[in-house]
Amino acid sequence: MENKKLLAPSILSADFSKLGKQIKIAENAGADIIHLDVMDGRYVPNITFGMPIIEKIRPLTKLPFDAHLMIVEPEKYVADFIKAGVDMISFHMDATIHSHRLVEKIKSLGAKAGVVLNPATPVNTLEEIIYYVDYVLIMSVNPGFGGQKFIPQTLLKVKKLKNLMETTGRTDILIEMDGGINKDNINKISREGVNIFVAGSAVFKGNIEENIKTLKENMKI
Ligand SMILES: O=C(CO)[C@H](O)[C@H](O)COP(=O)(O)O
Repeated sequence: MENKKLLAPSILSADFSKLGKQIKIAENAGADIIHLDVMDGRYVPNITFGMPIIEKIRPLTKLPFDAHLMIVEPEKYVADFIKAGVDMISFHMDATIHSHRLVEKIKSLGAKAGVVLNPATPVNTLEEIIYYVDYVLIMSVNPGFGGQKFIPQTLLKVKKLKNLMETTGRTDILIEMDGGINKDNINKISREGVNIFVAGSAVFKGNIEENIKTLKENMKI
């Protein structure tokens, strides 16, 4: 999966008064996935949006929707998110009691399942769940807010995760990274083996088309 490189703009930094229009601009400029940061004010100290917004934007684009659930008890809501049109769902293992059951539930409902590592969560917490997931999201900032600075040490986890993928025979898993990714660091991150690059501020602040063009150019290795 080393060669698969996908840009996933996070609408967290979009102008919500023009959300549909900005998603369309991102799609036409070459975005590969739309990243949805769902926050509940409990797992993280911020609240964003949920199913009603997702349902409204679903018909506006053909791009896959990737929901990063920063919520407690995600098992209560995954079916509703999938019904609203989400194609990929990632959750934090410390936000639920039965991670394996939840991964299986997401997949049985037809979506891809991912788990998320916070900056202080070690890669070895994936040792058992790795056999079941479709992707792993490595947070390169603490979850909760857009526009934060990339934490360089989080990049060391990509190598550790790739080792774990090798030893468990799960080299098909996609590695996603999220937080503080911009035109200046995306190439380095790409070279480490990341497949999906989430970018909020670096896409939606300024000219969306130009930003996407530059990020896509720079993520090539
Ligand atoms: O998950 C997130 C915050 O919890 C955001 O997706 C992430 O921080 C992207 O925003 P930016 O590119 O502005 O850092």
